Amino acid sequence: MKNSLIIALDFPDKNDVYGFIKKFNNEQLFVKVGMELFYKEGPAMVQELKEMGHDIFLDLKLHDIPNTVGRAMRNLASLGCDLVNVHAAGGKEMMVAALEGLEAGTALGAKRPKIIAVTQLTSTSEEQMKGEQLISVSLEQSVLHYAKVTQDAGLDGVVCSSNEVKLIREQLGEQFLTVTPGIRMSSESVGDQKRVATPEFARNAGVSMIVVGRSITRAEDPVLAYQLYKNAWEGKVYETKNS
Ligand SMILES: O=C(O)c1cc(=O)[nH]c(=O)n1[C@@H]1O[C@H](COP(=O)(O)O)[C@@H](O)[C@H]1O
Repeated sequence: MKNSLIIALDFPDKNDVYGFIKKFNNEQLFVKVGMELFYKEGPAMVQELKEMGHDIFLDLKLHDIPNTVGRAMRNLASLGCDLVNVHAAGGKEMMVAALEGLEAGTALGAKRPKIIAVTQLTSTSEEQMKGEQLISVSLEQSVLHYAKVTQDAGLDGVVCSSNEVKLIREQLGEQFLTVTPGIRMSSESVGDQKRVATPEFARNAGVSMIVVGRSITRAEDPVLAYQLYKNAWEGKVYETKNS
């Protein structure tokens, strides 16, 4: 699982997903099923992708009272995905309930999916965080704080931007997973993302897994785009600028 490049399957429905996946000629991928696809196709989509041999990050970002999140996680555990997530802002008690629900829902002898918490979305800038969430510390400190609460709750890691990973590594150790979206080549437009980095910057920062969406799924040649990102992530080509 570590060192993976996760492709965000942000498509409207399964026809688009299968059209996309077909281009990869049976290559085993690590894919992310998010809200757009899951709300249309439901759990069957996850099971079908799993049967095709792909690893799955089910990104539903649960954020509710502990009882609700715990019971929802129990159901998600039965889908056989590899990675799930919650919002750290839901609090330690909610995250503990999520982990307990996941453990309770994992079939005997099966591997519990890894569970990570979103700290500050990569679409959030420090200015927005201070103005809208009334958090007065720096964005990096806020992410680190959420990461500490997440680790205290017993979760496996966090979602953050590549910019905060060095600090998280230093303070929370090498085993704690860091999953980073907001990945762009320096020549690309950032779109709605605010805290972005190149694959090479992510690798040098010690990121565990990167998430890449539109740069691959909307590329003219998605397989070529995937290969370019993968090569940069694995250090086979050089993209130096952190945009
Ligand atoms: O949890 C996530 O995956 C996530 C967290 C976050 O802070 N930022 C973020 O962009 N994501 C997801 O990562 C993907 C990024 O997509 P692109 O910006 O198209 O590469 C999207 O599917 C987002 O839902």
